[in-house]
Amino acid sequence: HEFGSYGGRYVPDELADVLQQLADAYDSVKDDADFQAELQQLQQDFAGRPTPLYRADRLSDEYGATIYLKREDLLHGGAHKLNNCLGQGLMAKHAGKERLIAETGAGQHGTATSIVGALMGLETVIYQGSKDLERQRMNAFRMELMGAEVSEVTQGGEGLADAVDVALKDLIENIDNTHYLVGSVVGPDPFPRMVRDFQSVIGNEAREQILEKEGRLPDAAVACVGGGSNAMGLFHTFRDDDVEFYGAEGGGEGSDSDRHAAPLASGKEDVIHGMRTRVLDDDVEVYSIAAGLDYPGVGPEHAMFREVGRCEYQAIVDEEALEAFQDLCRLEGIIPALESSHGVALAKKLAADRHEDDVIIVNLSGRGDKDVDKIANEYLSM
Ligand SMILES: CC/C=C(/N=C/c1c(COP(=O)(O)O)cnc(C)c1O)C(=O)O
Repeated sequence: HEFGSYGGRYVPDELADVLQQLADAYDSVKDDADFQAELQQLQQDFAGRPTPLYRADRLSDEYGATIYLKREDLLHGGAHKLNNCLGQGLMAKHAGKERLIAETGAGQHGTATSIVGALMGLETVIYQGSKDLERQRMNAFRMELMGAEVSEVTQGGEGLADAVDVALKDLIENIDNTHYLVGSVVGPDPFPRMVRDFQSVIGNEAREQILEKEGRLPDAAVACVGGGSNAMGLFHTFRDDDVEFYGAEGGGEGSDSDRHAAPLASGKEDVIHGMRTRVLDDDVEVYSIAAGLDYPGVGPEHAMFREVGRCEYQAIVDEEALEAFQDLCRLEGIIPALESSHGVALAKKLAADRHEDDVIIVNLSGRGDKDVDKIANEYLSM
């Protein structure tokens, strides 16, 4: 396995061949100058890269450290998800696939997959649990406006994990003309390493930007962790440097409660969705206020980072995320996604114990447009 005892490819025989083909294709595009040039042109002219690395002065004064936000909320579509979708979409197109399928929870990955489907002329079907379809309704409209079919998943817990199960079944049935565009650093090999690499544009830019602005590397890098792709995208470039990593999981009602989504802070080792990784304990119901964190597993590379102590993972509960959400709105005029708010909340906790000149980069993985209706009506009773 690439990630110690984690990762691997635990799939039925029908998928083994297509995954090996995908791994071979990925290994060749990694060094294909034409592919990389085509991807970079889309990143710049279509997605709007590079995204800013913004020094949040009022947030820094309030929190007590020097906080930079990596602005993936400004990427086309409103979240980091498009970085991965452009890469996998190009691969699917070059492989002659006619159809894209994907899972979605927050609807950001579904939106990004739909954007790429429209851009590249590929039929697109997005699987989304009923619960998430309801709480991220705006994104369902965006997907349909771009020509995608949003297929409601009513089995199991009607959540993200159930959407993955249905998407995997679709892939097996439509293996010849369909690419399953996995939305995070999860699933069987090659997805965890391929998605990490497509997201590593985030960290590569942040490294250049922080050296230009501060003349040195950051003391810490912080990101929320659902499947773990925006975090690995920021961390990867710094993995051999003296930069501390912190991952904020969806703590839901508390990692010691029976309703959370923090398998790294409080879980066990198991196989799920084709990968050996960490999952929630059996008596825990998967839950987070943030639909994009509401997943019972996590990327295998994070399970390894936790095991070797390369990253510290903390469960951020709903209330902490809502506090940070409001801080950013009022101190910086930036409305973050509920998922990203977990990363800001973790930075708040870290900054309180650090020197004001300590430099912390927080990955602002997405914008909160999808969440404002529910937050205003249900959580803040505005
Ligand atoms: C692939 C399922 C996850 C979704 N979103 C996850 C998400 C996440 C968590 O996903 P990762 O970066 O992969 O941990 C963070 N920030 C935003 C804005 C997100 O939307 C989605 O369906 O949109």
